[in-house]
Amino acid sequence: MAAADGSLFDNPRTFSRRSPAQASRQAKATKRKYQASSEAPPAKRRNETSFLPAKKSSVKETQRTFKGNAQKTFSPKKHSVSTSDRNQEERQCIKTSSLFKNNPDIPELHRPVVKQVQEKVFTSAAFHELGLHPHLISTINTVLKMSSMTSVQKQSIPVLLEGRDALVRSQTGSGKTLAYCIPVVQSLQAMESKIQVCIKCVFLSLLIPFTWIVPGVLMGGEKRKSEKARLRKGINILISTPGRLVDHIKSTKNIHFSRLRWLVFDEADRILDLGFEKDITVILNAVNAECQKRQNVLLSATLTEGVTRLADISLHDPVSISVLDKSHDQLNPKDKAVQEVCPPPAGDELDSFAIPESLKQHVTVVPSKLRLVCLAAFILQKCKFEKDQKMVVFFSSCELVEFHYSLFLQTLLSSSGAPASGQLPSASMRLKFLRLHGGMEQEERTAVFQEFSHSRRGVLLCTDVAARGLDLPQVTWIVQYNAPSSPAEYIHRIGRTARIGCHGSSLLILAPSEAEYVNSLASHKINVSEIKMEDILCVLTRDDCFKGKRWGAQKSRAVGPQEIRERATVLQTVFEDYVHSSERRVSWAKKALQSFIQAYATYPRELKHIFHVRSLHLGHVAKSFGLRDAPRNLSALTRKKRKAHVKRPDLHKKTQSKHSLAEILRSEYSSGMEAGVAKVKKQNAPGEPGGRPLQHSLQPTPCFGRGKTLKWRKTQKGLQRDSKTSQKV
Ligand SMILES: Nc1ncnc2c1ncn2[C@@H]1O[C@H](COP(=O)(O)OP(=O)(O)OP(=O)(O)O)[C@@H](O)[C@H]1O
Repeated sequence: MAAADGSLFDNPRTFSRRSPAQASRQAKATKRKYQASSEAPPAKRRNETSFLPAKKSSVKETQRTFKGNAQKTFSPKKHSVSTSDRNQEERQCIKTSSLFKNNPDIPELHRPVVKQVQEKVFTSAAFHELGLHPHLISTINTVLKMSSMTSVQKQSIPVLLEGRDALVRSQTGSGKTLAYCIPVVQSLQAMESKIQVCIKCVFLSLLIPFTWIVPGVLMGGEKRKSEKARLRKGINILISTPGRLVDHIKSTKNIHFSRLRWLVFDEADRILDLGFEKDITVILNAVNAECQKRQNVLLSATLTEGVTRLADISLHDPVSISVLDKSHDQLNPKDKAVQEVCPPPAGDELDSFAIPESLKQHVTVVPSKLRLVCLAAFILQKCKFEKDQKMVVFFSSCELVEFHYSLFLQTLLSSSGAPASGQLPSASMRLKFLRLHGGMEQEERTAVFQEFSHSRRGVLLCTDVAARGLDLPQVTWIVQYNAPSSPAEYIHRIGRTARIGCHGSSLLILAPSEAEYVNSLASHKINVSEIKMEDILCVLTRDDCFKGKRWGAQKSRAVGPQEIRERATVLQTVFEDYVHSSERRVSWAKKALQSFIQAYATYPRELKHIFHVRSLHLGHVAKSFGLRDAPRNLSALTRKKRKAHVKRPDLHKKTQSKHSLAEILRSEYSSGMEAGVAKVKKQNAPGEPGGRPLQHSLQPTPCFGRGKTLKWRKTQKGLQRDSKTSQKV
C-alpha cells in the first residue's frame, strides 16, 4: 500500500492446499520390482557393524496396515527371535519387516509427455526506456545492478505508470516485485509533502535516492506501540500482513487512507488460501470509505478462482497482464459491470502454470520403508559429493521438519571425535542443515532466512512457510519429501529455484501408491522425468561411512545392487539406533509419525484417490521414522480422528478445525496480537529430540493452506463476505 501522505500497507509474501485412486488402474500398470527378495541381504546385520550397537529383537511380525487397496501388495512375514530384553513398550509393538523385503512393486511410470507452458524471462528492453526519474534509473542500474527488464516488468511497468489497475500473472522468480515497486516509487517521488527519513529498509533499496519517501513494515512480532508511533510520524509505503493492518485499522486512530494512491496485493492467492478473506474485507471497506481514486494491483504466479474474485471487487477497469500471452489485453470496456471487468479465467488458464524453462523437474518412486534412507542418500549425493549445492526440502508439517532436522544433525553430521551411538563415524563437514517453519519465532526465521540466503551451500528443511515469495538466491535443488496439496503449491515450491533465468532442479519423492500423482501433474502441463531409486541409493557406495566391518575388508568388491542394499541397510540402522537409543527419542519419532499421518489425511478430495491414509502401510511408514515397530495406538488414533472428521459436517466445527490447522501458517501474516498463536520455545540443545518442544506438538500442524471459494457481495455497508464461503477439506 502506498500513499502520498503517511498512511499505508501491504505486501504479504506467503502460502496453500490438496482425491481416491483408481486402484484397479494402478494394479494393471506394468510393474517392476526393485529387488528380488531372494537376493536381498539380511535385514539388519547389526552384529556386523561394530559402531552401530543394535538391540536384538524379536516379535512376531504381523501385518499392520490401514485397510485399503494397497494392502494386497504386502505380505506379512514372521520372525522368531527372543523377547527377553524388550521393555514393556516394545512388547506392545509389532515388528516391521526388513528394509528391502515385502515392499510393494514400484509401478512403471507412464508419463504423458505434455508441452509445458513457458515464459521468456528477460527482454532486451532497458529500464532507461521507461522515462523514469534519473535517480531511480541509476539506483536500478548501480545498486540493484540490473539493466534489462524481465518480461513481466516490460509489460507491467508502463501500464502501471499510466495509472491503470492491473492483474499480473507471471511465473515464479520472474521479477514481479520490481514490476510494481518501480511504478510506486516513480509515482511517490513526485509528491510534494516530503517526510524526513526515519527508516532505511534494505528491501526498498530503490528508495535510496528518494529520502523523502518513508517505507514502513507492520507485521506480527513487534510491539503495537512502536508501530503506532511510526504510523503517527508518517509512512508513505506500508508493507503489512493483512492481520496486522486490520489490527491497526481497528485500534490506531492516526491511520488514514484518504491520500492513498496505491493498493497492492502480492501473492494474492496465498492470502486468500490462508483464510484472510475477512481481513481483506475489513481492509477494502476501510480504504474504500476514505479513498475512491487509487491504483490497485494484484500479483501472483498462479491464478486461482479466489484471485479472480478478489480482482472483481478490488480492481477497477484492470489490464490483465500475463507474460504467457505475450500481450496484454484490456479485459473490459469501461462501461461494463464490475462482474464483467475481470471474468473468471477459462479452465485451462486456471489449470496450467508457467514453469521456468531452466528448471528440470524429476520424480522418484520409493517404497515407504526406504523413504528416509533415500532422502538422506540424495542429500549426501548432492550436498556432500558435489560442490556448492543449496537444497530446500519441503515437508508437510512443522513436526516433520523438526524431526528430520534433529535426526540428520545427529546422524549425518558429526562433530570431531568418536562417533556417538547412532552417529556416522566420518560425516562430512560440507553438510550444513537449517530449518524453517511457522512454529518458529519471527526473529529466528529471519535469521535462518538470512543465513541460508548468504550461504553458498546448505540444506534447508522447511514447511510451505518457505514455498512462496521467498527469494532465496542460488538454490540448486528443491526436494518435495511430502507431496504438495495442490498444483499451485507444487509450482510455488519448485519456484524457489531456477529464479530469474538461473538453472535449477527439483525432485518429488512419491510412494508406489502415489505414482498416479505424476498424471495429475501432467494434466496441469507439468512434466517430470524419473530418477530411479537405485540411482539415488548408489551414492552410498561412495561413502565409506556405510561400510560394515565385514564389507570393509573386501576392498576389491564390485559395486552392485547387493552392496547398495547393504549400505542402505547400514544407514537405516544408523537412524534406527539413534531413534531407539532412548524412550524419549522413540516417543519423539512416534509423534512425528503421527503428525505425518494427520497431515496425510488433509489432502483435498480431488487428490484423495492418490493420497489416502488407507493406502499407507503403517509398519512401513514407521520405518521411515527410524522406528523398528509400528506403534499400536497410532492407527487407532488416526482411525478415531478420521471417524470424527466424517461425523463433523457442520460448518462451525469445520471452521474450528481449519483454524487450528492454519494457525501456524497464519503466523507469518497475522497481526501478531492473537493470544493463541503457537510459538516454538527456545531449543535446549540443537538436535536433541524434545529439546525444542512445540506448544502445538500434541496437535501436529500440517502446513497446508485451505482452498476456498470466495464469495463477496457489495452491499450498502460496503463489501460483505458471503456466509456460504465453502471450505475444502
Ligand atoms: N530486471 C531484472 N534483472 C535482474 N534481476 C532481476 C530483475 N528483476 C528482478 N530481479 C531479481 O530476480 C529475483 C526474483 O524476483 P522476485 O522475487 O520479484 O520474483 P517473483 O516473480 O516475485 O517470484 P515469486 O512469484 O516466486 O515470488 C530477485 O532476486 C530480483 O532481485
